[in-house]
Amino acid sequence: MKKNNIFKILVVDDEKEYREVFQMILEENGYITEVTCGGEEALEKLKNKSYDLVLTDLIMKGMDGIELLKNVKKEYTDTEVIIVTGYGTIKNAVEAMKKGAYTYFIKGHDPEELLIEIEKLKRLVFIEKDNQILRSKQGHSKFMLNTKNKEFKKIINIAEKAAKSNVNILILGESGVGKEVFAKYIHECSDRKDEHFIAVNCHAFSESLLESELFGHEKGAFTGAIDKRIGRFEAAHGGTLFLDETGDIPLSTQVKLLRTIEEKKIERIGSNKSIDVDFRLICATNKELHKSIINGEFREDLFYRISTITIEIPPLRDRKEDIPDLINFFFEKFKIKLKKDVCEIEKEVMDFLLSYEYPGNVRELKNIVERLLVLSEKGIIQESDLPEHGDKKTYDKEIEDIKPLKVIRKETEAKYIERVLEQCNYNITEAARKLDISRRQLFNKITEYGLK
Ligand SMILES: Nc1ncnc2c1ncn2[C@@H]1O[C@H](COP(=O)(O)OP(=O)(O)OP(=O)(O)O)[C@@H](O)[C@H]1O
Repeated sequence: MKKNNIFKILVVDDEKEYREVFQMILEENGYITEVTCGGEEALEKLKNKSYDLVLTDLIMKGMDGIELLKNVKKEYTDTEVIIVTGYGTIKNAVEAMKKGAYTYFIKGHDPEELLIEIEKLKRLVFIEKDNQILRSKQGHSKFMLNTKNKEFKKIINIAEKAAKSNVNILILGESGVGKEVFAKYIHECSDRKDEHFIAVNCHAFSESLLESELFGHEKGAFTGAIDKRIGRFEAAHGGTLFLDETGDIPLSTQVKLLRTIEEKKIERIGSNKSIDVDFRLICATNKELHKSIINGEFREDLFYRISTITIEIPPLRDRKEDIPDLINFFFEKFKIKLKKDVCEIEKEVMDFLLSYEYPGNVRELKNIVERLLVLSEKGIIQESDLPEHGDKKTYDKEIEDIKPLKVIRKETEAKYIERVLEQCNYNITEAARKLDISRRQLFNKITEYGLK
C-alpha cells in the first residue's frame, strides 16, 4: 500500500529555469520528480520507467507538448498529462485537453493552482489503483459480489472466513443464485487458489458414469473403458473439488463419497490401489436435503460430513437493492464481450429490470441483459427487446388466481426455456450453453415441461 502512495512526476521543459522551479515546488510538496528537456527525451524515459504524471511545456523545440501528449496517451494509458502554457497559447492548451490532457496550467499563475490540480489527480489515481487491487482480489471482475444487503454481506463474510480453513462447505440456494460463483470465490480466497478448481455437476451423469467421473478408472475396468482415466478427486489434488447438485447423488455413490471424504483416499474403478488425495470439498444443492434424508434419498452421515459450514444464498428477489449494480455489471461485461456500446436505455426497460422478480435469479438477469445487448441497435436498448414483453404488466395487475410459488416458478422456467430454445432454433447445445446448464439438464427440463 505504501508503495502505491508514491506519485511520480516527469517535468518536461526546454527552459532550464522553469524545469528547476517546477522540480523545487513539487519536491517541496512531497512528489517524486524527474526532469527532462524535450519530448523525445521524455519518451526515452517513459520507456524505462513509469510516471503517474507528465507535466510538459506546450511550445518546445523538437517534439512539442501536443505531440508528446499524443504519444503518451497512445502508449502509456496509465500516465496523465498536464500542459503548461503561456497566455498566448491557451487556445492550444484547451485543444490539448480535448486530446486527453488532464488539465493545463498557465505560466506565471500561482503555483498553488497547479498543486491543487495535481493533488486532485493523485487522489483519482489512487482510487483507481485501489479499485484495481480490489478487482484482482475478486477474480478480475469475474463476479459481482459487492452487496448492499446486510444479510448477504454477512454470508460473504462467513464464506471469506471459511475459505481460510479447510472445512467442508455446503452451499444452498435456488437455481441461478450463484452457488458455483460462490464456490469459485471461496477457492480464490483460500490458500489453494493457485491450484485447480474442479467442478462436477452430479446431476449430469448416470450412476456408473458419475463414479467413473469422480474416482477415475483403469483401462478395461468396464465395457467402454478403453483407456485409463483419472477422476475428478485426483484432478482436484491440492485444490478444490466442487460437487454441484449434490442432492442428486445416488445412494450407492454416497457411501463411496463418505469414505473418500473421511479417509482422503480413492481407488480408481478396476484397481484396488489406494491413492492419497488432498482436496477441499464444496458441495451445493437446490434440494432440501433434510427432506431427502427423511425420504431415505440422502444419507444423514454424509450430510453432516459435507456441511461443516452451511451457506444459504438468498434469492435475488430478497436482495433487490443489489439489482442496479448487477445490471451495470452485466451491461459492462457484455459490452466488452459483444463489442457493443450502449448510449441509451429506454426508461421502460430500466423500470422493468429494476422491478422484475427474477424467478431464475442472477442467471436470468444475466441472460436478459445479454439478450438486450445482442438485440440492441445503434446503442439503444429498447423495451420491445425485453423477453416476455409485457411481464411487468402482469406484475402490476392484481393477481386473481394465486398459485403456489413452486408452480409459478416452474411455469416461468418452462416459458423461458421454450423461448430460449426457439431463439436457438432448438439447438440443444447452444441453448444449454446460453442457459448455463448441461445438455442433460436441459433434456430433463424439456421432458419435464413437455416442450417438444
Ligand atoms: N454474483 C455474481 N456475479 C456474476 N455472475 C453471477 C453471480 N451470480 C451468478 N452469476 C451468473 O449467473 C449464472 C448462474 O450462476 P451459478 O451457476 O453460480 O448458479 P447456481 O446457483 O450454481 O445455479 P444451479 O443451481 O442452476 O447450478 C452464471 O452464469 C453466473 O456466472
